[in-house]
Amino acid sequence: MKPTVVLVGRPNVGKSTLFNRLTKTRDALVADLPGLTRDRHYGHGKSGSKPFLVVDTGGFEPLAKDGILHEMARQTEQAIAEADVVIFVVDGRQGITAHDKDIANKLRRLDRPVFVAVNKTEGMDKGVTTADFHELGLGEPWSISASHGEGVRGLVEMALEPYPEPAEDEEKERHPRVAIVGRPNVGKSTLINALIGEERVIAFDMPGTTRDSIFVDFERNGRKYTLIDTAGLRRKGKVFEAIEKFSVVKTLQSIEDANVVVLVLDAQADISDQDAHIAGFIVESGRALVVAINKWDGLSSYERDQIKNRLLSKLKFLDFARFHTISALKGQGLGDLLHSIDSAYGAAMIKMSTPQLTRVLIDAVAKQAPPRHGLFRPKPRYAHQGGSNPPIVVVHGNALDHISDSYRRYLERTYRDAFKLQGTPLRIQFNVTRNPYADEVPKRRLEGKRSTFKK
Ligand SMILES: Nc1nc2c(ncn2[C@@H]2O[C@H](COP(=O)(O)OP(=O)(O)OP(=O)(O)O)[C@@H](O)[C@H]2O)c(=O)[nH]1
Ligand SMILES: Nc1nc2c(ncn2[C@@H]2O[C@H](COP(=O)(O)OP(=O)(O)OP(=O)(O)O)[C@@H](O)[C@H]2O)c(=O)[nH]1
Repeated sequence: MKPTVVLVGRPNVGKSTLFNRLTKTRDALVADLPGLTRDRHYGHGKSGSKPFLVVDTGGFEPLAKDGILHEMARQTEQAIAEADVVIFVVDGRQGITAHDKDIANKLRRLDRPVFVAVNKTEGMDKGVTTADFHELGLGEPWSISASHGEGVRGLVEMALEPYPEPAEDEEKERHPRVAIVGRPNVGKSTLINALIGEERVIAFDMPGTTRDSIFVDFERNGRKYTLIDTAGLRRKGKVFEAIEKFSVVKTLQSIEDANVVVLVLDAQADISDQDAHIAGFIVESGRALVVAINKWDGLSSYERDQIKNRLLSKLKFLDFARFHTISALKGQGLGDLLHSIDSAYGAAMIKMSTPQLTRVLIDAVAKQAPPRHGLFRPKPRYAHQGGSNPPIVVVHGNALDHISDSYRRYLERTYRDAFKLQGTPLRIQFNVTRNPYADEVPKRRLEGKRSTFKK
């Protein structure tokens, strides 16, 4: 399971700047889709080959008893309770403040590692800037500059040192690992119970993790599935006991652990921001997806039509997935749902050979060549598969950094149709290593133009 790094600190010390720096590599991979809601407080980072989750907290007011500040503090406490590592950001230019000391008092009582990041120290003497902050009693302070990227990599490497490199377990299992996610009260537990019912075979703690992530195997119609039971992902802290029933971190972790995610929506309630945020997390993760519109029982056909239209228009960015209407309570629609889980899993794990991918590419280019960009004419030549879950198609050729977004989408659609990839996102990457000959043509053309000016 991915470790979770939580950023805390008083306002204006640079938490958002640090968050952006930690998460930006992953961000670049995900296209902005119309309607997609991004939650800027949760993100994915990578340190070497180790992936991690980052949570930015709004602010920390340990003394506020009510109002918005209290609410923010409550959310921060929740995030800290779920943290594996806390990074406490302070302002190296301003020096230590009373507020910093309050936060430190609280953090010192935590039963997990806390790193003090002394920010905004670019161009300053490291020894001098950090000296002050030893007083916080949280170990050796780290001097960083979030905006210049100084010291950040080392800090994160240090913070994640106890966590193992991710295991290559892709090939081991031949059946889908499924996460059932959704906001509170949509019917997740009811669905889980309907699926595993009496067939609850084994529940075990995954070895090597500090948390109890519960994986439950079950069989339906002769097919095996492993369900990630998010209720098992709850953990108590010594200081911050109050863990909410719904947790974004828990949701993110179960999405990451899954091959296929079932997003459960409540047909009898409107789509909320929370639904849209969860949907956004799934798209960013690249996991395969099946949407289950639950509580379909007891609705008139007029209501059903209305709901379907509304959902489809609000969740357009999920159009790569199949939508199912179900009733978890009455056990209706579950067979079809499982069927879509199987096919989404198959699509996510597909193996596409280089000749197959290249043939599709060449046909696509013959039908519609990428538009010229200024002096550059992008020329895709061949493609290979760069990964699974989500499938990644890596396209090679010349001047591919000049391919437009709409042409990328054209290729995506073409590959999706050719390989019948329903239920999984598909990523197209362009290999942009420079070919020395690729620049030759534009250069000569430039010279040609210059000579006409001379006349
Ligand atoms: N000089 C310098 N300025 C920085 C650095 N990191 C952040 N800042 C600036 O500090 C200010 C606050 O940064 P934010 O990232 O918004 O701080 P925050 O802690 O998220 O603030 P809140 O959202 O209020 O909690 C901005 O003006 C940043 O440009 C840094 O490494 N060096
Ligand atoms: N009418 C109807 N009610 C349902 C259906 N599925 C669940 N419910 C009801 O919705 C309520 C919430 O169901 P839960 O399964 O506890 O929902 P949950 O998503 O697990 O909720 P949290 O544990 O709060 O995250 C319960 O009262 C269920 O009986 C359904 O298909 N139809």
